[in-house]
Amino acid sequence: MIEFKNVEFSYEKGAPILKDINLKLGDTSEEVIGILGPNGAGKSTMFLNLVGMLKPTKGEILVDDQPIKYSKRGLNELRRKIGIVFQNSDQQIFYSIVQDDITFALHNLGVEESIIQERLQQVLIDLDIVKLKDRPVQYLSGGQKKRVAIAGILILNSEWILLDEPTAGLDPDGKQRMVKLIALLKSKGQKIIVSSHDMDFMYEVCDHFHILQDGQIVKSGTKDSVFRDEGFLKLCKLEQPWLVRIHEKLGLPLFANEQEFNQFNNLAQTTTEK
Ligand SMILES: Nc1ncnc2c1ncn2[C@@H]1O[C@H](COP(=O)(O)OP(=O)(O)OP(=O)(O)O)[C@@H](O)[C@H]1O
Repeated sequence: MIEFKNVEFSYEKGAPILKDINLKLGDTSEEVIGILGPNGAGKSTMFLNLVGMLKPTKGEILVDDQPIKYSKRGLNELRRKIGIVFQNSDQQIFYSIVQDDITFALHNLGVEESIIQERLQQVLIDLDIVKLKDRPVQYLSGGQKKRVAIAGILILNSEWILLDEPTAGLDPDGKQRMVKLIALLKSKGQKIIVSSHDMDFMYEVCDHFHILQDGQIVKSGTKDSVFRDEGFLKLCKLEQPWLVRIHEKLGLPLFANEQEFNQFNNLAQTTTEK
């Protein structure tokens, strides 16, 4: 469980970017958590505070009931629990060959080579980058680099993964791959927090949401409570997902997932047949 307690953060004195954030993340019903917010709302700043790269100017962040410790040892422990994939993949790719880059952190930790190779094979398959294994990173496309960056975090087997704007710069195929990847990770029990203002994508992949507006959490909840109020979303400089707009237009309930839709559809068919 992650808890933000009265967290404030300022880059410059007297100009807080995060303002009194109180949040609990990781209830059992929350598998993929979405942080929604327009450009500049403070999403990346929040993530950087969560992984200890920035320290709250007020308040504290607790992980499994323990306040984050900012000593070298404390941060190493935190890194084992929470991994972050940055918006810009170049920020976290350091080695020139794909497999070297993915495995370097495990090599640094002194993990046994057979375990490294086993985990490497798994992430290469999960990310669909088996064929890229020996390729130089500099010749990869943006979408391929993104998958390599994610592989380098996934291989660490951390309990939480933070994905900061994971669809930024991706084409429709890249976005669809990201949707499938998140579904795969979710099915494996990976805890994920995603930040984005790509509302259609977030609607598809997340099941619990927090809206961050101008450094404050202004709304939290499930699809039904967060996406229905178009006026409120507009005030937050966010768009209603197109699927929600269609539902509203047709007067249909908002289905949280395919399973709920199928149940509704079966019921409707049974009623028509009668
Ligand atoms: N290193 C920094 N120094 C000073 N101000 C910063 C720094 N990094 C970010 N900011 C400011 O903090 C505010 C929040 O930025 P942040 O990147 O956290 O927002 P975001 O919601 O992630 O936006 P985006 O969707 O554009 O990535 C912005 O006004 C930004 O200009």
